[in-house]
Amino acid sequence: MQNVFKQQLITLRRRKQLSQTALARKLYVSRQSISKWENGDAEPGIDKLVALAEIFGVTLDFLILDTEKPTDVILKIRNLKKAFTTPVLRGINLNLYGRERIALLGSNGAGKSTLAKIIYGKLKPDSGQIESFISNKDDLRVMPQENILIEDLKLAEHVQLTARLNKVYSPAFVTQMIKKFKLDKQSATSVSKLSGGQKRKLALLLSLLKPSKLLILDEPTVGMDLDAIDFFWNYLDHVSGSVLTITHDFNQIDQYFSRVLLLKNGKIAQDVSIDKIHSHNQTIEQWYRHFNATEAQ
Ligand SMILES: Nc1ncnc2c1ncn2[C@@H]1O[C@H](COP(=O)(O)OP(=O)(O)OP(=O)(O)O)[C@@H](O)[C@H]1O
Repeated sequence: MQNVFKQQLITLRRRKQLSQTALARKLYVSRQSISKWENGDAEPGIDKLVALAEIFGVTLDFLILDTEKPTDVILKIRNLKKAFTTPVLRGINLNLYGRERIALLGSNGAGKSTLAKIIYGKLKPDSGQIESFISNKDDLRVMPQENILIEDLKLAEHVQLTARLNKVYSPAFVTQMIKKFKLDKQSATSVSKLSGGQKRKLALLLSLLKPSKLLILDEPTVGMDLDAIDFFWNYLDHVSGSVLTITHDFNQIDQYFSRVLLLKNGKIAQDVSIDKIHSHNQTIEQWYRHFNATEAQ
């Protein structure tokens, strides 16, 4: 388990922004122990593994097993092509795995939303295959870029309706979620009267009512204020399934993501782990600027 565990430990600790010392304190061990675990020189006992899984909000399997083993593939995309007036996707090949945090990057018009829409079934590709190992109905949640809210409903009614449709309704749960998202003052406000940022928060809340194996977010924080953005990224950290996010919010990608995809000229030009980029002392923004500019046309 050692190689996988040490990598998971480093990734999860960084994502939580915990220093080795802070993590050691939580586990009642020395900082040197954490360092040894991360270097692969020693392994924690089962009690510490359980405590680590709890601290990071992940399962034991996730902590100690390779998530990229074939059984963990949730989606296989092969040679996917889509053209409108001109070709947009020219042959996308991609596997998505369980519990990944993926940032899908690319210039305006690169085809990110088109790819996302094909994955969640809103658009049909011209050719190519998507082999899905999850149920689109039960395991997939989406927060699209465009407003798909029902404008005539009041905010609380919308949450209740979606909770009922997802079979997770209870009055207490609905109230709690609205409060958590700091939308309680707008509970009785008609959706049509919400601000742009409040609508994005509501859309996010709706997409998170039920746990999913794959959550697709298309520019989720656009229009949100700074508090809402902070809340959003922290909340996302506690989502258990995989998250595929289209975002231009580079400050956050370094912190919350595990993998980055660069869509360019209709292909996945780069598919790299965040840790690999960091190990070259680069931020994601630096990496993106470099590869988005220099990838072959
Ligand atoms: N329904 C459509 N009909 C015609 N052209 C479309 C349609 N949807 C997207 N396109 C075109 O496909 C290309 C890719 O669009 P897409 O929205 O996927 O890009 P994107 O990478 O998500 O861009 P952005 O970062 O600006 O949101 C664009 O040139 C766009 O004009």
